[in-house]
Amino acid sequence: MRFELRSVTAGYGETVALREASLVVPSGLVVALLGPNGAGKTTLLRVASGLLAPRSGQLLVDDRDVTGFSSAELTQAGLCHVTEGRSVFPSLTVRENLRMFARPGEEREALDRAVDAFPRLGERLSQIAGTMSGGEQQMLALARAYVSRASVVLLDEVSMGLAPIVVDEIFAFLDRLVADGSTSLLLVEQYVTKALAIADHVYMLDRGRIVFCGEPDELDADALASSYLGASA
Ligand SMILES: Nc1ncnc2c1ncn2[C@@H]1O[C@H](COP(=O)(O)OP(=O)(O)OP(=O)(O)O)[C@@H](O)[C@H]1O
Repeated sequence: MRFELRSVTAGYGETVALREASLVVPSGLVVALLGPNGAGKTTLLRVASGLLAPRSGQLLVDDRDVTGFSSAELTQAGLCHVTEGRSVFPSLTVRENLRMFARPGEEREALDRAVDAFPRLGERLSQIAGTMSGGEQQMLALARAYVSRASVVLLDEVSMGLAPIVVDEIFAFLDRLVADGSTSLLLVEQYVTKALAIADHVYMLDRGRIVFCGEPDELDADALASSYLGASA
């Protein structure tokens, strides 16, 4: 599934956080979205998943205009948005969460697939999700993208605040998620080097505008470093 934002402007009250931003997530590819703090990365993902209505511009799924679709309708169309906020049902068990994420009739298979991708979840199927560690909850949130067979997965800083070993597990999972070519990713990530290593295309946002679009090896290392002063790679 090809996903596109075309000349999108969006914001909050007086604040314009995104200005005529255009971005394409081609079918089966990984797109990294970079930019300094406050550049508008989260805003772009919120518009992409229907959480924030654009003031102008269009959202397209396989060239079909889906502007104005609710987040539920975009989920139905194949989008899955995973945020740093660990989007799981905290009072349900891991097993119940996975069943909720599965497509109807695929509950059993969904459980097996999730456990295969994240063995740690398999050890905790009966645990209440809200009592798991941050890393485990994030794995469960990511498993949602996998078991729901989403076509486009939007990932907002999913490795934020996690231990390095968990971050490695998450990146190994992302490799797996895109391996068969049926899923594409739009990735906002503080681990820029890791993100660029799996990205096919990269966009850079600065103060709400797309200032670079190309392949990772075309990125000017100095520009990258100066826009990410202090960020860990
Ligand atoms: N709910 C809100 N109300 C008002 N302004 C907001 C809101 N959310 C974000 N903004 C503003 O919109 C701009 C873009 O914010 P956004 O969170 O999209 O940036 P970001 O690139 O994701 O930043 P970071 O890397 O720090 O997470 C910022 O100036 C921010 O202060």
